[in-house]
Amino acid sequence: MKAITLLGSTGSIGTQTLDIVSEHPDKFRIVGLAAGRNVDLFAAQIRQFRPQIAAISAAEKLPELKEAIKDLNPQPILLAGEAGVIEVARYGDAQTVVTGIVGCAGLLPTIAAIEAGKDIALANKETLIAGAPVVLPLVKKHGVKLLPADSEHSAIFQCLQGVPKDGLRKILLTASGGAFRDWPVEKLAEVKVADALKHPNWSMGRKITVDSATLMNKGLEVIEAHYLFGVDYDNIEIVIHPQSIIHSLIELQDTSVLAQLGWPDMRLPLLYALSWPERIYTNWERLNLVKSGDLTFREPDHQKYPCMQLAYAAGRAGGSMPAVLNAANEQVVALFLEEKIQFLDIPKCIEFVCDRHQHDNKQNPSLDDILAADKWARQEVFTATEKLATQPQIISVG
Ligand SMILES: NC(=O)c1ccc[n+]([C@@H]2O[C@H](COP(=O)([O-])OP(=O)(O)OC[C@H]3O[C@@H](n4cnc5c(N)ncnc54)[C@H](OP(=O)(O)O)[C@@H]3O)[C@@H](O)[C@H]2O)c1
Ligand SMILES: C[C@](O)(CO)[C@H](O)COP(=O)(O)O
Ligand SMILES: [Mn+2]
Repeated sequence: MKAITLLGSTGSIGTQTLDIVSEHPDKFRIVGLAAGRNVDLFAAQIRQFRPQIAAISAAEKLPELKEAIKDLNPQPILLAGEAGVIEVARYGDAQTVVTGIVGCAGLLPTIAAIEAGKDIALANKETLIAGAPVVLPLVKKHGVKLLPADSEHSAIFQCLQGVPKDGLRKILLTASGGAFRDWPVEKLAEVKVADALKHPNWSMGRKITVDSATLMNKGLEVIEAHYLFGVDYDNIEIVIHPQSIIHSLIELQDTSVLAQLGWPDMRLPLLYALSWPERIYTNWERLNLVKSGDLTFREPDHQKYPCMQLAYAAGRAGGSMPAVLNAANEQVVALFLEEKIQFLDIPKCIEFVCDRHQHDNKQNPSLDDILAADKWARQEVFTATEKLATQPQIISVG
């Protein structure tokens, strides 16, 4: 039985992971849980899965959480704040930590888990995009596994099983095209938050759903693939595949192409990150290619979606630039979700911030360098929004 700690248990990734644990109580058990601020759901999860340790990031919610589970016996170790989440990440005999926290908030807990010798089922892509210069050496030093849970990177990982190291030529990342894939570009000026949250194929958290709509999610995934699989940016391509049935493909040196297919259901990549190298029987709906209909493909539109090229440029720049891109994106998406900026301002602000980091980009950054770059980028977004308000021509993307 595999012992698991789950970070971000109350979110989309977290609840789907707990669905898997519920379905396979003979295969998985929960050691620790961590959440942000959803006390009611978190209390219910603690009651159901009885972790040894639990932490809620929002410290002010701890009294409410204690009250909600005061009848449990035995009581879990209950902690709060970022330090509490980090303690959960490193705690006990968990073999695998599932990283379902959204954003770079997942970086320090993930590092703690790695340093405690735990394998990582990586859903939180921001951790790797921002922190790879520190995370990857730690993974190697501590001899832990970094198992992709993101659907595309799971597909690539699945296709790579049995492929010799020098056998891989290209990675083909599929993209649904997001909420506006069928909107004319001139209509993007009218986008509302509710429009951006209507993903055509997947049900996910708010931030990643907006990232799918800007195609920044795919840009981030290009960087994620580079770090996970060591492939040059010139050999990572994006293809729009509206049906999200093919979850990505690899092209081999002999031109053979391998793909992984399935319904758009995150439980499958999550399950494989937990069961690898084994395969576990499920009674989930099997793929029916006749029922799934036509599988179509088209080129990505880089004029309509500049975020992809911003991500390629940041990835190629390396150093602390991916951390700056990621933090700027997290900040502008938060402002967009608060209706403080427009959808089309998102790439403009990100480009402004990345341009301002070029001369300060630190190669081989330390953890402190990455955290400083993250903090600086979030602040610099506000400089960008001020420029947008007063001198919109200053910022032009594409
Ligand atoms: N959703 C997907 O299908 C999917 C697919 C691939 C990759 N991912 C990646 O997985 C990660 C999570 O995505 P999601 O869609 O599950 O997001 P989500 O639904 O917004 O859930 C985020 C989770 O993180 C928790 N959280 C937020 N800030 C925290 C903090 N400072 N400390 C501890 N916990 C915190 C939230 O807690 P509360 O809700 O209690 O506040 C929630 O449990 C992201 O990095 C995303 O890119 C998601
Ligand atoms: C589910 C998913 O893996 C989240 O990263 C997928 O990538 C989302 O779809 P899209 O292709 O980015 O729109
Ligand atoms: Mn993905």
